[in-house]
Amino acid sequence: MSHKNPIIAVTGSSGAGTSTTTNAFKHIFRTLGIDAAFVEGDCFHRFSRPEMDLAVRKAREEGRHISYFGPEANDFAALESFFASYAETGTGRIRHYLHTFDEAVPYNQLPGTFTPWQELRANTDLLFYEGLHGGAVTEQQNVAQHVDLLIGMVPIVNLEWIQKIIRDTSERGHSREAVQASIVRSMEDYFNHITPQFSRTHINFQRVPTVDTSNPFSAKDIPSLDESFVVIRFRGIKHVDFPYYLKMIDGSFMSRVNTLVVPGGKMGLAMELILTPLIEALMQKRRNSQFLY
Ligand SMILES: Nc1ncnc2c1ncn2[C@@H]1O[C@H](COP(=O)(O)OP(=O)(O)OP(=O)(O)O)[C@@H](O)[C@H]1O
Ligand SMILES: O=C(CO)[C@H](O)[C@H](O)COP(=O)(O)O
Repeated sequence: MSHKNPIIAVTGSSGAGTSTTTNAFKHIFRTLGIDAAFVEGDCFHRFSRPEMDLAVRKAREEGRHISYFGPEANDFAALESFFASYAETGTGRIRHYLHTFDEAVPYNQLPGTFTPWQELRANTDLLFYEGLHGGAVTEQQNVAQHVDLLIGMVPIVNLEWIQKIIRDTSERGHSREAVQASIVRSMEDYFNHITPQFSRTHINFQRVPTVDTSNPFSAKDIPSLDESFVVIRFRGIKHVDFPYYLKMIDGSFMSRVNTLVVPGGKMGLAMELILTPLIEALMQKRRNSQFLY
């Protein structure tokens, strides 16, 4: 953790909605006049799409599975040292993984490839990471230790699968069978490297649909925000102003002493009300630390 160069990470599985919720953060940064550097976790994948296809086939022949959730397909050491570098110096190197033709065409590249590594812009106020492993910890690496504010984005698993299947088939050119196979293949890494992160987060936002999602593999559309509640769980944050949130967010209630539930349509408002003061506090610590150095 660094008061000088704070890091905010939104962590979640593929299709959880980390990219979608980045917009809420962008809005808060704009309101507070914060110049944030953005990094997508996918840039720390080890393989391009053709290389990953090959690695998956090879692992299968050896009777193993590899998936985007685990350390074989992602360079946790590079992610950890990137966070350490940003925390220490406010700099580091990033690249982009280009998922779709729309993303790839401006770079004159193919989908499923990486852009070249490039230096982050200098003099940003904070780093905002969005991806799979912002709270990862293994025997060798500890990514989570560098993060000042760690947010989990966690739909219940049926909804997560619906979001992934519909997004990957409609936007990323994968077949339904291929997405289902990748969900199955990822399960062990999901248990070992994705879910444990949500016990290290400061806040989890868990979307729970109020429509039937019992067969996610036959779903035709993603339940909307108005067809959901969001369960918001706080950990290790002092002085959470629950009475204020309950007053400001129509239809909200508390289900446990550390858990607020809001109607799905109020998720954006809830994120702004909850996260704005926490981000302001990070900025205040940054200003204080600048006097010390
Ligand atoms: N709150 C939401 N309400 C409705 N749809 C949502 C919501 N959050 C995400 N989605 C939809 O779910 C799909 C996956 O979301 P998104 O692309 O943000 O996931 P992600 O976590 O960034 O995935 P990846 O890490 O694979 O890029 C998208 O189609 C998105 O529109
Ligand atoms: O979302 C993912 C991980 O977060 C993708 O599965 C990963 O980035 C690979 O992408 P693609 O399947 O488009 O090659």
